[in-house]
Amino acid sequence: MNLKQQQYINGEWVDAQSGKKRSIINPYNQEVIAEVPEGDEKDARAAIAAAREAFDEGDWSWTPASERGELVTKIGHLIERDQEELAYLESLDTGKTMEESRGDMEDIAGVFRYYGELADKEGGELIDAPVKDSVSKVVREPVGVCGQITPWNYPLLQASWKLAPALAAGNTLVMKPSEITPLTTIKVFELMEEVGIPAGVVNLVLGSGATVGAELSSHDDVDLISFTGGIATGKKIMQSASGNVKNLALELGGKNPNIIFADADFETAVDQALNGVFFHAGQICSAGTRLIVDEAIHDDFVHALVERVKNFKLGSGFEQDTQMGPLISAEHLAKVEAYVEAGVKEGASLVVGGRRPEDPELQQGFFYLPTIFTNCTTDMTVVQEEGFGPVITVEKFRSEKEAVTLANDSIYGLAGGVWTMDIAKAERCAARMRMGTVWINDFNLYFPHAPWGGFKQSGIGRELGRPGLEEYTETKHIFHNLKPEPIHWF
Ligand SMILES: NC(=O)c1ccc[n+]([C@@H]2O[C@H](COP(=O)([O-])OP(=O)(O)OC[C@H]3O[C@@H](n4cnc5c(N)ncnc54)[C@H](O)[C@@H]3O)[C@@H](O)[C@H]2O)c1
Ligand SMILES: C[N+](C)(C)CC=O
Repeated sequence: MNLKQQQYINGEWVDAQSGKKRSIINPYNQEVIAEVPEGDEKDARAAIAAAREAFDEGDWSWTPASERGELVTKIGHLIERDQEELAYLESLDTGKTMEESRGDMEDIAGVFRYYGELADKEGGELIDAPVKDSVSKVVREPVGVCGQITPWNYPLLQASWKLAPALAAGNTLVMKPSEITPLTTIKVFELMEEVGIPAGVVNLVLGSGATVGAELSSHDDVDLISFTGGIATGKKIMQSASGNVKNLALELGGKNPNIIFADADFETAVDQALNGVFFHAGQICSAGTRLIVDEAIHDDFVHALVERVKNFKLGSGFEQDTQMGPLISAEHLAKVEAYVEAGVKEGASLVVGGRRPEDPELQQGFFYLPTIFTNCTTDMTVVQEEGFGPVITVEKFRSEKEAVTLANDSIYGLAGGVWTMDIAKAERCAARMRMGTVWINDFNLYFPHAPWGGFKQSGIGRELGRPGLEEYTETKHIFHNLKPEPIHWF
């Protein structure tokens, strides 16, 4: 493999100080695909010190935003140049199909281009102060040293949403990718070195959440922590970040409702409902795993879903006709199995799937069949908790009000969809759905220009769009009295 299997700290490629290594496993066949350093708190502290020095003593945050933007844009160009290699590494590491990985790489290049171009467009503003002979200006400055922690399901995509705006805004950073899927993140650090990001500005530490992640989220020299992952980890990070009152951005999970009205375009809604869940085997924060279907079409809709699901082709992400790859790990497969068992125990009707496939070719991988539950109610675990696997739950509704009430009955508020030909009804529902993103007659679409993030326990803050850059800035007001005089109060 043409990849530096090392950490990147202060402009140097290094092993873990302990010398320990971790094997990276292909989820399709459990083969070892790489051996990478298993960093720990010591490596994290070295990286934080490098990022601190680069921020406090270096030129990066004082470099004109247009120059920083050019470098960020160049990273995007190199991602385009190396798209095939990056997509290969992503599919090898996560099991997703090459088609999905190629799509991710196009999105990622677009994110770097977007923030590269935005870097010098947020120069601040003059305020018309209510004070004679004064200048009052609001400027945006980098936050400082950023800790960035990413999950395994979209390794490089989630990293790009953090790296590109942090750099464009003039911060320095330490990134920790998921310990099980570090390969494309390592590659992008090679690309950042190639474009000439100065030493110490970007640092990569590999290792577990309990060691490296915990150090990043608690260390006093880290000014901001940006985390994408599960709610339980997010809550821990929030607590550790309170020590020095870090800026905090949390992108957490979802159990996302997809409302299908009887007047929706039936074929399109069926097709996109399947895509909204089974893409990447349901391992997507915004997967539309909670279908809420109009009673009038419920039975036909479920029938159409089941007929399609039966023909899904599971297999290697490198085979042309594969539609769904494996789950990420044995541990995650066991979680999905337990989740489905809970659904059965709680009385949901299992209409398809609910087990591992029997195909001999799939026995070495962490595969699980696409699964559909009907007769679901809001009190069930499978309706309330994120399963992060290829599992749909279907609930029925009788009125618009009931559909929205069901959709909002959740601790999550990441994303949701509504399908109808009635424009006013669609807008009413979208306005009442308590989620960071609502799609009307679409699902799971995201792009760099529009903010992404969650209501309720799905998170704090936004990535992408202008808000995604603002996360990485502090706002400063500078007031200049042009005619200072004594006040004679004291
Ligand atoms: N909202 C979004 O945009 C979004 C996007 C992708 C994934 N997700 C969510 O991510 C979750 C799946 O990812 P996961 O299983 O990797 O999540 P996770 O919370 O287990 O791990 C995410 C990252 O946090 C690290 N970590 C674990 N414990 C830590 C600790 N105590 N301190 C600091 N860091 C720690 C892990 O090593 C990993 O790098 C799902 O819940 C999914 O919905 C959300
Ligand atoms: C944010 N997204 C949809 C790219 C990946 C969520 O897991």
